Amino acid sequence: MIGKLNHVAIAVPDLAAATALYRDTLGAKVSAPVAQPAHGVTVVFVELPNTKVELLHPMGEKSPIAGFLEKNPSGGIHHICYEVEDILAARDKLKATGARVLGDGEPKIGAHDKPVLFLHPKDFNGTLVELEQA
Ligand SMILES: CC[C@@H](C(=O)O)C(=O)SCCNC(=O)CCNC(=O)[C@H](O)C(C)(C)COP(=O)(O)OP(=O)(O)OC[C@H]1O[C@@H](n2cnc3c(N)ncnc32)[C@H](O)[C@@H]1OP(=O)(O)O
Ligand SMILES: [Co+2]
Repeated sequence: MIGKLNHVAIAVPDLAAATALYRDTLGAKVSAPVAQPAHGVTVVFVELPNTKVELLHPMGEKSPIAGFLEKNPSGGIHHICYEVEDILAARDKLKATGARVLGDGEPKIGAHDKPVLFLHPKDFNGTLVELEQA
């Protein structure tokens, strides 16, 4: 069911510092910060030849990454995103296995203007999984 690795997301306490680290120290191509109010985060995309890294910083009072950064003040790998051909079919198949789909279970439009869903980390070996329609 899952296809390409679309991105690995890293929650960071200082977005400017993390961007400089990837751009200046690691020599990667990075985007300008992009606000994603519907997701409660600001994102910087790091473009790699075979995938992307998403640097995430909390936006607003109710950011879903606030708790994670409280527990991991230096930041850390927050989620991985796999592409799927049909996100509703993938969701329904996973729900039938007992996997918990987060939020109201309906896809939202994600950072790449495609529908995304999140799966509970406790159902996937302690890793928060994002699915993005290819
Ligand atoms: C930019 C848009 C989009 C894209 O297109 O790429 C994005 O990526 S948006 C990214 C941010 N959005 C989300 O993360 C949405 C889904 N997340 C959530 O709904 C919540 O963050 C969560 C996963 C339900 C966690 O909620 P929280 O309140 O922070 O924690 P809990 O107390 O409920 O945690 C329960 C349990 O799970 C552990 N946990 C929490 N977050 C993670 C994580 N990222 N990776 C691994 N494990 C995680 C947490 O430690 C708790 O464990 P125990 O302490 O053992 O109970
Ligand atoms: Co993501």
